Amino acid sequence: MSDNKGVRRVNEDLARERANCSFDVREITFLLDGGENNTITRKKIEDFTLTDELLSDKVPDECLSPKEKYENAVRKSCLFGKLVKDKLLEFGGLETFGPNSFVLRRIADAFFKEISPLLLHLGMFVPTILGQCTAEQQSEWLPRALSMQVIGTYAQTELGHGTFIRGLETTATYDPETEEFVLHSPTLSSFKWWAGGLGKTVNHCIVVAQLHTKGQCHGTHPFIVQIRDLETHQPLPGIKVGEIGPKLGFNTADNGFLGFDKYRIPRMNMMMKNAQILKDGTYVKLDRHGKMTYGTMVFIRVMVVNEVAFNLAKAATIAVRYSAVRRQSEKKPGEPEPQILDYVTQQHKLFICIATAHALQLTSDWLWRTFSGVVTDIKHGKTDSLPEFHALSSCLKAISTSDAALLIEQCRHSCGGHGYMMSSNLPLIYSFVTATRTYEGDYTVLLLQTARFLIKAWEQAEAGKPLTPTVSYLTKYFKDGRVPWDSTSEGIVNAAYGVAAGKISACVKSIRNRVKTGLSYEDAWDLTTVQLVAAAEAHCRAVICDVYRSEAVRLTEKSSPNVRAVMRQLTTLYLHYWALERIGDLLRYSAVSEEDVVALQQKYEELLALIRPDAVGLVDAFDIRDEILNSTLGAYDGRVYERLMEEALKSPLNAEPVNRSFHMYLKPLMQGKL
Ligand SMILES: CCCCC/C=C\C/C=C\C/C=C\C/C=C\C/C=C/C=C/C(=O)SCCNC(=O)CCNC(=O)[C@H](O)C(C)(C)COP(=O)(O)OP(=O)(O)OC[C@H]1O[C@@H](n2cnc3c(N)ncnc32)[C@H](O)[C@@H]1OP(=O)(O)O
Ligand SMILES: Cc1cc2nc3c(=O)[nH]c(=O)nc-3n(C[C@H](O)[C@H](O)[C@H](O)COP(=O)(O)OP(=O)(O)OC[C@H]3O[C@@H](n4cnc5c(N)ncnc54)[C@H](O)[C@@H]3O)c2cc1C
Repeated sequence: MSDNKGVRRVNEDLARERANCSFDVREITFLLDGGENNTITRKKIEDFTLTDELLSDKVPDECLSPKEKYENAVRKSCLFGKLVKDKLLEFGGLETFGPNSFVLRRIADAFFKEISPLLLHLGMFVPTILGQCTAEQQSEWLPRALSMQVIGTYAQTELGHGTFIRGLETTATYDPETEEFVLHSPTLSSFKWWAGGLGKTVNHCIVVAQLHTKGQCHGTHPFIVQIRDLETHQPLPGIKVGEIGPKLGFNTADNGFLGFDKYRIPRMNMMMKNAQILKDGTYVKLDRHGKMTYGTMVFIRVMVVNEVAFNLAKAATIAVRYSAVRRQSEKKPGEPEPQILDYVTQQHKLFICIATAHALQLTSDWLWRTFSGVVTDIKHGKTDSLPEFHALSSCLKAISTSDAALLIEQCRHSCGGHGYMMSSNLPLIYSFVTATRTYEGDYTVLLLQTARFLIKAWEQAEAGKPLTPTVSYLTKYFKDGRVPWDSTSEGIVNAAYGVAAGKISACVKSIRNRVKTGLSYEDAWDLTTVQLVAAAEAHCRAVICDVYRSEAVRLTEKSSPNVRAVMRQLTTLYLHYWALERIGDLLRYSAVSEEDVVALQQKYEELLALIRPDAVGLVDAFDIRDEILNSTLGAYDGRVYERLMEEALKSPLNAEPVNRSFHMYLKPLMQGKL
């Protein structure tokens, strides 16, 4: 596949797809990056970071032992950290952690096929210092953390409790005599469990513990705790720390356990922005809202939406390019084998992945802007927007992670056997994304948090009180009766809100009927939770549909007609896909007729055909470099079979023609001498 100058040629099918694409790919890249200037900056950063030879592993990571994998990940993390420190800060100092942090995140994937043991340091330790420390504490910890003298993680979850934070058992008891806190793990179930980087890498961590002072418990609070010696890296006396062992994914993240035996830390190591302990042990609460110490979790939930959108874009790029290269079976006897992308069922599997990646990215951008507004409000002492934002970020985190994980697995299915190869990168992308459904708040638990807010909002609507923006639709659909059906995009979004309102109303009725039978409110709630999760899902789906549709229209106002057309096709496809997926709900809560359902299906199939010629262009527009995709099936040039063979030959088992186990076991077995 090389021409006579040694330049590798692009697979002919892929080249033809690109030639036939109806739009200028760069235009959509600019839209997704938030403008041409952002694309230029991203590409500049990628160009000077991704040329490094440290990117090429002679032996694929997945062929290494767990210990070697970890060591390689630490090596690369340090080189990556140095790169960030030395070079990337030129792109705006601390700002690098602002606008360009998504670029950093993308580049990190070229360094680590799995996870960096330092992810939690940059992803949670530093943000928690920013969010939970006083200015004075920040000036002490931030420079040390950013220069990587102090390397930290976030240790909240324990063996016995992850979801129920109020049930955490680790204690931090204040001793006014020495002005110290005494950290203690009273039981096995109180051992910290899961924190990334804790096992072997970090020397500090943020520990969430029950604060006791003057004989009273004041609930969970965060503390900065040094756990290892800065010179020798040995665990300090009173600290029991280790790694938790192999997992479905995250295998280079050295997730760890941690226990304390009456371990002492200075008073000022309590993160004191939201609550303080005075020298004499007096507790001073500064958080008027009450849940401000949960701030880091909210921040990460916001980040995760973008994270899974990007990972879905990677999986879609791999699967669509592969489907343009792969030929299989025949449509009519004797005809040449078609590209598998020409099977309508394949289009059904894949185009929703492209549309969902767009939907989640645009929703994530919108969520980030909303979050910035909430942060500004909090800075001015206003916390009124927090309940709505908690409800919104909880459901968007739950639905985006769940959708992305399912669709990434669908991408793997769509690549047949080769999708099962580690070298396709689809298994690693999946194992990473499926964890996002659990960490930072389990799917069901977070949807039930949203449901709590929705039920309250419904009661407010009943009482004629004003509603906050994301639930204002409840006023419109408050009266019983089916939502009128209209098959335009706007009509489908309205129907989605109508379904959500109908489901919330049904939950309210169920809870009230159960209470009427003599049950407590808590028991009635508990018996209704299946419906409550479905109602929160419907609410979230309506929000995503609404934001995706309106943001896509807004973003493409000045686009070329062809870009506008293909972006419109994708949003319409997304809306039709979900209308058909939730057709039972629409039949129950809207005036959709059987003929409308037939028309929805027909339109959906027409959209698949319309998008087909642009499919490769659409994934090219994600503009994910080969070093970041890390995939034999998804590389830009489409040399799928060559890459599969090249990677197979790197397997350590191929280093010698005969493995010693032949002489040790197989031969004796064959000769009846075992
Ligand atoms: C190499 C580096 C590259 C560069 C990297 C740069 C950047 C990368 C950044 C990000 C990358 C993205 C991802 C990677 C990051 C990390 C990876 C992995 C790590 C994972 C870490 C973790 O998982 S940390 C542990 C997280 N744990 C949880 O999420 C626990 C979930 N549980 C809870 O949140 C709560 O316990 C609860 C919400 C379920 C219930 O809380 P509880 O106190 O019991 O409350 P109640 O149910 O009683 O409710 C009381 C009221 O409080 C309201 N409320 C609850 N939470 C909040 C909140 N957060 N904000 C506001 N309000 C809240 C609740 O609604 C109730 O209100 P009402 O009474 O009015 O109804
Ligand atoms: C890869 C990975 C990395 C992680 N990294 C970190 C880290 O760095 N730091 C850290 O502190 N933690 C970390 N965690 C822990 C993570 O935050 C928790 O696992 C997560 O919050 C879920 O809590 P849990 O494990 O206690 O699950 P559980 O709460 O025990 O959930 C088990 C089941 O019970 C259900 N359930 C629980 N409560 C309720 C309820 N009230 N109503 C209905 N159903 C319920 C859940 O839906 C789920 O089906 C990590 C986890 C993973 C998988």
